[in-house]
Amino acid sequence: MSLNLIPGRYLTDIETHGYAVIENMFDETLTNALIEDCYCINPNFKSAGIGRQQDLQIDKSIRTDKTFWFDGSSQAQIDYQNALEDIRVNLNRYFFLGLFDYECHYAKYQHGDFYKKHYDAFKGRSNRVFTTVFYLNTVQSGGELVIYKPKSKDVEITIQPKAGTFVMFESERFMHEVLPTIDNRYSVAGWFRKNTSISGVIDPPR
Ligand SMILES: O=C(O)CCC(=O)C(=O)O
Ligand SMILES: [Fe+2]
Repeated sequence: MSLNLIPGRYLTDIETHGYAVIENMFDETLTNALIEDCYCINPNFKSAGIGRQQDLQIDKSIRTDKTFWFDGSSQAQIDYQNALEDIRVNLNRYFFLGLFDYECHYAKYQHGDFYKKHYDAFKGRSNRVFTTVFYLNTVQSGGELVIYKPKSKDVEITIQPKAGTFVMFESERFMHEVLPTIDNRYSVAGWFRKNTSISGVIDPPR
């Protein structure tokens, strides 16, 4: 799987701004295969939770999207994870970060769905270092991702989901939200993680 991007642009954007927005990140065939995969597993999308594992709670006042965690059950999922593995290696080479893992899920937002302002990670309480979002379809209106300036209520950037656009940002640094959706909106949300073993227990996936 070849990365269709200006060499290193996402790395320099991350270094300079803490985030990157790259259009047409991967081959169109991968984007198409991922959205086909979403249609196939449609009945298996579940209401998204907040928190992890035993702390997982479903709170529809915060988010109403539905998700499906990658389980390697399709070639599209495997190809996407391989592409993100290349990015993980590049991030480690460039930033000396020791990212050891990437976890991701499909997300489906239907008419009226939203995800209120939140951080994906809190200092010392999470091992998520970078958030990624890859958009699988283009929406005409609604469902924008709004990223706020660090420690501020001002908007840094508003992103209209477009098939093939890849967004990446520092998970602890940027509060963000998904505005109420009008058109159906499909994406892959994922996180590069570092290993933060708590009380000697290696942090489990998800
Ligand atoms: O879909 C997006 O644009 C962002 C989703 C998000 O913030 C999340 O899943 O944590
Ligand atoms: Fe998020």
